[in-house]
Amino acid sequence: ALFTDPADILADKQYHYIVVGAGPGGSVVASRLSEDPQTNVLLIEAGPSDEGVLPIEVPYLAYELQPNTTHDWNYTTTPQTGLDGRAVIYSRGRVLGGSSSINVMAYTRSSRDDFDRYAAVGGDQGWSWDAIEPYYRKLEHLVPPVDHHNTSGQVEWQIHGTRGPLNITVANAPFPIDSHVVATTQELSEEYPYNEDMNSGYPLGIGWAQATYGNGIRATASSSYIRPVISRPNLDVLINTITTKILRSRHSDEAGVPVFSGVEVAQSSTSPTFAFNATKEVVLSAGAINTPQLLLLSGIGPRAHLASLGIETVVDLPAVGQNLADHPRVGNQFSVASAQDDLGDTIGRNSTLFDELLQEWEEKRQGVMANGGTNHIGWLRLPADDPIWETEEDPSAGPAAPHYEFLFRPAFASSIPGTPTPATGNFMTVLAVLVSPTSAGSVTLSSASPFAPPVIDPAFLSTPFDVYTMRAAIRSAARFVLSAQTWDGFVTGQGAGFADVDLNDDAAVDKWARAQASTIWHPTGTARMGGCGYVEEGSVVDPDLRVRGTEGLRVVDASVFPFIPAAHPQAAVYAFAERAADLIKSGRRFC
Ligand SMILES: Cc1cc2nc3c(=O)[nH]c(=O)nc-3n(C[C@H](O)[C@H](O)[C@H](O)COP(=O)(O)OP(=O)(O)OC[C@H]3O[C@@H](n4cnc5c(N)ncnc54)[C@H](O)[C@@H]3O)c2cc1C
Repeated sequence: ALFTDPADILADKQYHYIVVGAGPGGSVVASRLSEDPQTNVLLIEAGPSDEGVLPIEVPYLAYELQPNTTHDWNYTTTPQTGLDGRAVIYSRGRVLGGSSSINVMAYTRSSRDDFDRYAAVGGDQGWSWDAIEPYYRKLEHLVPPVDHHNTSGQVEWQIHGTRGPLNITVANAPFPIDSHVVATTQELSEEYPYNEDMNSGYPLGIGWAQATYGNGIRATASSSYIRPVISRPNLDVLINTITTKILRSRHSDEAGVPVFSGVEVAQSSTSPTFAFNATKEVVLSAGAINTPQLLLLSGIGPRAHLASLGIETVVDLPAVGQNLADHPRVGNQFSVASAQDDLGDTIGRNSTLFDELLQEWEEKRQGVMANGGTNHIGWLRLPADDPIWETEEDPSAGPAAPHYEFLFRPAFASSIPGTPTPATGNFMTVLAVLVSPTSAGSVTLSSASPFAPPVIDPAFLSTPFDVYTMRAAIRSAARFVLSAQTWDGFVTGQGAGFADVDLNDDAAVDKWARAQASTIWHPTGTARMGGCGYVEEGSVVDPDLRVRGTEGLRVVDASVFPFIPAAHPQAAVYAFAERAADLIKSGRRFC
């Protein structure tokens, strides 16, 4: 059942599991655990219901969901030294479905090497690509695009699941740039090879994007895992309610380890608090920003930081909130000769056209509104003989993993939220994203109040490798568009703010990167997984995702990745959560 007020839940209600946060991590766990009718589950979400919210349903309207909306936590980072002291708007979903309800829907599974490195770090082959790949098939429902075009050569159907809860599909509305992107992969095939399906474990190259929508409607952790099962008598979903603390039971276990067995919640800083009890476990799935915040508020984290805020240390775990990794992105614009080839700005500048397209979506669930904003994605590596390797070790997970990414947009797109589209001119954009960053940031508390925003420092572009690779990625984006003949006459040159950047001048490219970089919303690593004996090396959870030094407490969300996936991470979070649910059900103790 759905509850909007904790006062409506009977005070003596017994739960086996309490799951905090209804994003991909928490929704999968709550849904799978409640498959057993004997298991009572409470899922607590800070935000409201996602039901009936038009921009959540209409794929093309994804960019209306952030920043500064009621479905966003509306965070901001600390001033970033690597970005000339600029603070960055830092959106996180605050709604049923979590960030999957406000994200831009790219569905990318990561490389085989990413998962094999997780398995190596955890010492548990269960996190390897070969072991996780069946979970991808289990969670996916690959559906045909709504325009029924022939998808051969665009997606490998046989490597995907077709019966899982989460709809995914390939782009279902053609963009004017599509044929040129594909033609470039033929013309410059050595540097930019075509990849028929980037979700095979081998993502390198350029290919058609897959995304979390289907039949014209966005698919989220809520629409796929929670709403279809919300009538289960053993699943309670409590929305509009913030978990303020994880509660310790009065007794430690026989070995003196603190036992966590419940949560404290409140609807606002002025409303009454309530406590709920879990007889088996509390599962934290509040995401890579709020999970470490909750651990710290509950006395689990670096002792000195906790002491500075007057919080009693229950478990001294130095890595809580550390190792924040994220992917910085820079939008690089190009001028396009013809207005009709600038699809996004044509729609943005013509409200009649916008209304017609929305009506087409309302009537038929088809057309541009049934599509996301990106039809092609590229995953690329610095060359093997790049001079950077004389001074730097390769931070990627292995030869199948990329260092940087391209996202192609048929519009003016800025990486600085809120930047207005120029009043005149026609554009396309190649976003360059650094997906193998070595910068490591942190999430800490600003106050002992659970209602105060945490201090978020992703430390963007703070290492020589990151600055170098972002520079290489921006130059590569320009090479893709300006050196392939297919774009002759279509593109007239660098455009908008990017027009003034002298690509031959390292300092000029770096200046552009530092001025334009912002998050592509992929924070991970703040409660990272380590192997059985690795506490001293700075992990927070063990290979079962149990919080070290505690009983009854687990983390299942993007915080646990020991290294940031070199991909858009939602797919990996869904897959990790599917396996975590099996681990919880089995009661396994790996260490
Ligand atoms: C704007 C945006 C665009 C993105 N685009 C993509 C994309 O295209 N492709 C992709 O793969 N990934 C994308 N991502 C990232 C992806 O959505 C996340 O990696 C993924 O959702 C993480 O899942 P999670 O379960 O770890 O956390 P989240 O999805 O963030 O869910 C955490 C949930 O916990 C709730 N919560 C937090 N604190 C509390 C508390 N104290 N009490 C109760 N509830 C709480 C939150 O409100 C939220 O609902 C994007 C993210 C954003 C914000």
